[in-house]
Amino acid sequence: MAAIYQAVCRRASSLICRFHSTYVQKMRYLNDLKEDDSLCRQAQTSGTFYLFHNLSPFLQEVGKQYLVPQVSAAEMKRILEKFKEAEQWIEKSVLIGCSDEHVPHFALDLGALEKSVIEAELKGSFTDLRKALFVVDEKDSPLLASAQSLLRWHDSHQYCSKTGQPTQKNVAGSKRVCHASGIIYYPQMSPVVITLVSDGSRCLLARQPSFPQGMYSALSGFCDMGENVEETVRREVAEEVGLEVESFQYSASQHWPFPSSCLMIACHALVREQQTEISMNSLELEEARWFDLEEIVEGLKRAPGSSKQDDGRLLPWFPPKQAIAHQLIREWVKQQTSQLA
Ligand SMILES: NC(=O)c1ccc[n+]([C@@H]2O[C@H](COP(=O)([O-])OP(=O)(O)OC[C@H]3O[C@@H](n4cnc5c(N)ncnc54)[C@H](O)[C@@H]3O)[C@@H](O)[C@H]2O)c1
Ligand SMILES: [Mg+2]
Repeated sequence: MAAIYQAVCRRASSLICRFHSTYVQKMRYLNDLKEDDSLCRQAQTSGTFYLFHNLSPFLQEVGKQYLVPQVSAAEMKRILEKFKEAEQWIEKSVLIGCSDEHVPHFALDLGALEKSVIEAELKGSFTDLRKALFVVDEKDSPLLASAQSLLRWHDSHQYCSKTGQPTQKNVAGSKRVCHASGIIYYPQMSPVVITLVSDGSRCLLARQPSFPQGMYSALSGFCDMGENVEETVRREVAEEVGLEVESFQYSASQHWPFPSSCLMIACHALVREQQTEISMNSLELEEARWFDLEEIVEGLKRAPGSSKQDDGRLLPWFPPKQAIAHQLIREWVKQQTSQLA
């Protein structure tokens, strides 16, 4: 009876969908897959799979390009048959999206299986995400980042933090349930504010000790419990460089997978021209200073770690375009140059 009801509902929703855009239909389909375990299990048999090994995505190097292959369900089955308990592996996959034609995409971490066997079968290699994000096509980076974050979340939420009992994932991997307590766990992201501070004609960039040599970025900080974005911007700027934000403007946001899933909320902030003396918090930063427009424009032209100064130190360079810090810096340059024009 339940199956007939579900079939009728699906038919009704597909009729309604004829009047919706491709995007709306896709989102409705993905939501159905998250809510309906049997529909999602069926989708796994016709979907495509992005593979990971201990959270490193599988890439293929073709000429100078790095491709992110989608492995078909049939190919997946063939590879898994080389190992024991093939069926159980597919169960571990998580839904990460679908094509316009509703071919579902899954991510699957094969961390416990022999890496070299899979690499040889599929002619590629599992590559650290910190490298992978910056060498693949721009459209693939967000997908790899969110897939890895979801896999990481499942890996670290195997047990209920209240009862200590194992949690079970739903088929799509959009939640985990502790059947002992009834608690449902949903994948989490930590909100982080990233702020490009300006005094009107200069912008402030800083270095954390962990940054690669020569790289400077905008100020960043995790939101504290209960804070809104504006409060985090004001607190982080005060904490890290001792300045008071006078006004701020939201720019854009980005999911960032390091160290684990963050929602980066990017803002421009203005401090008073008369109050620009930096008092750096040396527990968090190793350097913070003002950059003028010319220095920023020159820095944007440099490849990471490419040019040395006379004293042997690297000339400043900025995060690559995949990082939202880059976008903030470019926006600031645009705004400054339009003011000068
Ligand atoms: N995509 C980008 O352009 C970009 C640029 C800069 C920073 N980031 C990311 O922003 C994140 C936060 O920046 P930050 O390091 O300056 O933050 P931060 O200034 O808040 O300092 C980090 C410290 O905050 C504490 N903390 C508080 N809540 C935390 C949480 N939920 N998770 C982990 N630590 C927490 C820890 O003690 C940690 O050492 C970094 O992980 C970094 O990868 C991204
Ligand atoms: Mg910080």
